[in-house]
Amino acid sequence: MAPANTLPAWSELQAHRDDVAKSFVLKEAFSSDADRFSRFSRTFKAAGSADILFDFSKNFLTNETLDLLVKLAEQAGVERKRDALFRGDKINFTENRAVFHPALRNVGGWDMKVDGVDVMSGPNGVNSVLDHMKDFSEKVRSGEWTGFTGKKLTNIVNVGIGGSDLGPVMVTEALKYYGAPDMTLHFVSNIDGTHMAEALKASDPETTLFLVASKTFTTAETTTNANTAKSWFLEKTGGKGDVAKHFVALSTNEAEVTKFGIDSANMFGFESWVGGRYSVWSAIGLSVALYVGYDNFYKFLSGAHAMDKHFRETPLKENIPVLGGLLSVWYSNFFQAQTHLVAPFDQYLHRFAAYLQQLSMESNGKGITSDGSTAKYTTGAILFGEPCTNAQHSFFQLVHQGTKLIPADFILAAKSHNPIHDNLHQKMLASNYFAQAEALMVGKTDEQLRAEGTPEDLIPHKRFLGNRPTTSILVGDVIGPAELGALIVYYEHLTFVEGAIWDINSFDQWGVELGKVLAKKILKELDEPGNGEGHDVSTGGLIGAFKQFAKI
Ligand SMILES: O=P(O)(O)OC[C@H]1O[C@@](O)(CO)[C@@H](O)[C@@H]1O
Repeated sequence: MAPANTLPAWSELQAHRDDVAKSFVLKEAFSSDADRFSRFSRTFKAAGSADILFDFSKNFLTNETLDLLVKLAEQAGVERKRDALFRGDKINFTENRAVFHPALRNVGGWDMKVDGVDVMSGPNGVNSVLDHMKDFSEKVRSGEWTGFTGKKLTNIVNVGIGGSDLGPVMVTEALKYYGAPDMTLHFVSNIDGTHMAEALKASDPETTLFLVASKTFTTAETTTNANTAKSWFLEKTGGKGDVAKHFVALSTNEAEVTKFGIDSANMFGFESWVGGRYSVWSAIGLSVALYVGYDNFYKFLSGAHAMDKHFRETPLKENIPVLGGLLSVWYSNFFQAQTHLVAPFDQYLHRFAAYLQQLSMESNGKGITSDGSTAKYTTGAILFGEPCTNAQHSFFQLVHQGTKLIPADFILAAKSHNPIHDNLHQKMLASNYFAQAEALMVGKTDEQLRAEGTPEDLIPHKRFLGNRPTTSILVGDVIGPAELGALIVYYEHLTFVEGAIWDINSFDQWGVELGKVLAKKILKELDEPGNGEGHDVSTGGLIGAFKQFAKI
């Protein structure tokens, strides 16, 4: 595939950008085009999910921009690459793997094969694992599956990191409203002993179920944390605790699971074509099914599948994830935006940006194109975010009056799960959602400031230049399992579109390896005599100081 900047549409967009950048003013675009909102909005509709309105109209978009961006997608082969993903081709070409997470939520009965083998059926197929998850989660929730002393397991400790943590955390938080009232969840990911210590402090071994979540089952943090948990459990139960009743594994690696001491009957498997950051739909999502119940987990999968269907079948210009991805490229490569802000106006989504950070930056934080050459253009943006309205009292100063262009996505559910105080809170939340996007667009002029009596010397400081783009996502009801599934998959496929245009491999993650290897080497040094010899003087000096301070 030709590098993106060699495609004809890229040069046309460059020329177009110069025009847009010189003269395009968002608020003027609205005053001159009464249809702008309808022209640049798209509504996602699917059975079993509320409508989701995606308002792209407050972006630097003209009809010509949209046409040229769609042309870029065509020339970059976005549709061809998308079809390859859904066909099970080995598009993760550095690991020679398919990228088949849509199969995990294939509730629509699509024919999905890898190497000619149906991945849905068979003893280790997707549907068999889902049946196992259903059976197990229902037994735990009903008390049929108990601990070694016969007590119901109501304290769940998920031990995993990265995609084996961020998805389960984000989804169980987002769907807390549906969570079992008698169930407590702990997510232990960090190797920092504090993480496990705090969880164990709050746990009773008789009522605790440990989920050891690790695709590879070789991740140092997770295997160490899991072994610590197992030692704690056996010690606390005087060796009487039955590991088989209190530990299950979520992994692709049966050999390592068995070596750890978990029976394969208590393993929920998945395949290597599931990327960690794309795995919450798999066995990794067991904590979700345990917490909100399998029926809600299935709805979550269904909403995700509906967005897959939209992405797979919708023409580019109407294709919502495609439009989101094209806007990312437009701002990154033609306006030099370095970041992407995702601010949900929803407290249940308080870990949504953290989840998207791995999805986006572990996928597209790459600088090498498919032919092995160095990309001649910028690729993955720095995704960040916090829920609003908190973010407004944290970093929105920079978003409004800083020197950086920060494309922002705002998300709101039209209805709250908690319409307290006669729904006053939801109305205030919504008013901020609308106001922030409007303020970023219209700004505040010197004339307006003067009319308010602002002293001349303060005017420059109180001026809002405005003309800052946002995408507003409005869910037509509460955000339930199906709507959450669809929202996540919107960002999964937006990320896919970015990578397809940049011609990078969005599905490997070699960048996480070097640090792991060096840490393993230094770990040994901490137990050996010496003060960091063999390192640069900074690393060596730090190791020496650490040993001194820690009296190692
Ligand atoms: O699930 P596991 O195999 O323990 O990997 C955990 C995480 O580690 C990585 O950094 C890969 O090493 C992420 O891609 C992954 O989600």
